Amino acid sequence: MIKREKFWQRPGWVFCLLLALFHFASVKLTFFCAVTPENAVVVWLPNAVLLAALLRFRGQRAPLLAAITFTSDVLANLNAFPWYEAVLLSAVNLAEITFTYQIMTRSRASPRLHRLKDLVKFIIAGPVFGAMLAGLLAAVVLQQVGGATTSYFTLARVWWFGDGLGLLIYTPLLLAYTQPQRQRLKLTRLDDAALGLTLMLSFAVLSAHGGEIDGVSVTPTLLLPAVAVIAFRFGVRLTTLLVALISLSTAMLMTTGLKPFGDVPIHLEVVRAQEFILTLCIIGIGFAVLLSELQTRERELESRVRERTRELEQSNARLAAISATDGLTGIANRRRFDETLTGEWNRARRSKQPLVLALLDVDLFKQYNDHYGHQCGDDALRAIAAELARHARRSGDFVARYGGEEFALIAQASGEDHALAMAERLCRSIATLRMPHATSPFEVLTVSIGVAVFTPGQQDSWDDLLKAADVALYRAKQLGRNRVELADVESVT
Ligand SMILES: Nc1nc2c(ncn2[C@@H]2O[C@H](COP(=O)(O)OP(=O)(O)OP(=O)(O)O)[C@@H](O)[C@H]2O)c(=O)[nH]1
Repeated sequence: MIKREKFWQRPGWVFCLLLALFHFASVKLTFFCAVTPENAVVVWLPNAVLLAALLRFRGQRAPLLAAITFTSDVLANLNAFPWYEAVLLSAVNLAEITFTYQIMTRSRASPRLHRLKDLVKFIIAGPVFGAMLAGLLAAVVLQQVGGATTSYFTLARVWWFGDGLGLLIYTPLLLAYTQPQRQRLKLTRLDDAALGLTLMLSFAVLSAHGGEIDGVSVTPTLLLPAVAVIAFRFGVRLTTLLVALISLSTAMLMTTGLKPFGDVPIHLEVVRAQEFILTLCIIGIGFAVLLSELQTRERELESRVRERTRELEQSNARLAAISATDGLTGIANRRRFDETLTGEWNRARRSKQPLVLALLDVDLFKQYNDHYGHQCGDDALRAIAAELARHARRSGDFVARYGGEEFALIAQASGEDHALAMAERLCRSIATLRMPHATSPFEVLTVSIGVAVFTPGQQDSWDDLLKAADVALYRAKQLGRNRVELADVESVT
C-alpha cells in the first residue's frame, strides 16, 4: 500500500497511470454530458486535470505530466478530428495550461486556492486569459486546418467560454479533494433543510421540459440561492462538488434535448447555459472560498490572542515577582513582608496558633561600611540574606529584607522556648559565616535579634507584634549585640 503523504509528495508512476486514466475519463465525461448533438461544447473539463496536477505538485515533473495528458488528449480528440487537427488542438490545450500555470506561479498564487486573492488570480490566469488564448489559437486551427465555416470570433468565443468554465468548475474541485481538509463541518438541522431544499429544486429542474413544469418556469437559475446557502455552510469541498454536479447536469439536460433554458436556438441555449454556470461558479466557489478564508483568519486571530494572553500572563508573573523581591539580596522585600505578615496574622488568629516574628539587625554595620567600603557592605548583606534564605528553605519559614541592614523572619513555633532556640541558632549561623569585621568586638559580622511570640486575638493588630519585636531588638543591642532577646508581649499590647 502506498502511504497517502508519500503518494502526494512527488508524482510517482502510480500517480502518472491514474492521471492518464483520469484525464481520459474526464474527456469521456465531457463528451457524455457537456457536448451538444450539434457539437457545441458547453464546458471542457480535461484541461483542469493537468492544471490541478501541476498546482498540486508545484510543478514537479511538469514535462512528464504534460506529455501524459497531451497523449490522452490526442487519443480522445481522434474521435472527432483527423489526427493532425487532433494533435494541433491538444497542443493548444497544452499551451493554455502552461500559460495559466506560469502566470499563477509568477503572481505567487497559492496552489491551494484557499484565499479569495488566490482564487481571483486563478480566474484571471486560467478562465479569463489562458482560455481566451486557447480560443484565439483553436479558432485558427479549426478554420485553417479543419475548414470550419463558422465565423472566427464565434469559434474563438465558444472555445474560450467552454474551456474557461471547465477550468473554473473542475480545478477547485480537484484541488479541494486532493488536499487535506482543514476545517470540520458542524452542521445543524437548518443545514440539512437547505440541502434537502436544494435536492428538491434540482429534482424539479431535472423534471422540467423546456424550462417549465405545467406552464410554471423552472430553470436551473432557481438553484442559485440554494447554492449560496450551501457555500456558506458546507465548506469549499462540498460546494465545488455541488457546483460541478449542477453544471454538468445542466449541460446534460441540454445535450439530451430537454432545453432547460426554454425553447431557444442552440447557440443561444449554449450562451445561457454558460452564463448560468459562470454565475453558479462565482456565487458558489467564490462564497465558499471567502468564508473559508474568513474562518482561517478568525482561527489565526484567536490563536494570536491566546499567544499574547500567555505572554502577558508570563510578564505579569515576572513583574509581580520583581515587585515583591529585594533588588540587592534577591529575597522578599518589605512590601511582600507586609502582605505575608497580614496573611499569617489572620491565619494564626483563626487557628489560635502562636505566630513568631523575629527582627534581625546587622551589628555595627556603619563601621563595617566605613572600614571596608559600601560595596563590601552590599556583599555582606547578600551573604547574610543567603544564609537566612537557606534557613527558610529548610524550615518553611518566611524571610525578608525589612529595610537597610535589617531583616525579618515570620515563623510558626510551639511556644517561646522553641522560638528562642530557633533565633539563637540563626544568630550563631550568621557569626559562623566568619565574615571579618575588624572594628567589632566579635571580630566577625554578627546580628542582634528581637523575637516576639504572640497568639493573636480578635482585638489585636499585627502592628503590636512588630513593636514588640523592635523593642526586643533594641534591648539586644543595648545588652551588647550578637544576641537574641525575647519580647515581653504583654507589656506592649
Ligand atoms: N552597604 C550598604 N549599607 C547599608 C545599606 N542599607 C543601610 N546601610 C548602612 O547600614 C548602616 C546602619 O547603621 P546604623 O543604623 O547606625 O547602625 P549600625 O552601625 O549597624 O549599629 P548598630 O545597629 O547599633 O549595631 C548605615 O551606615 C547605612 O548606610 C545597604 O543597602 N548597603
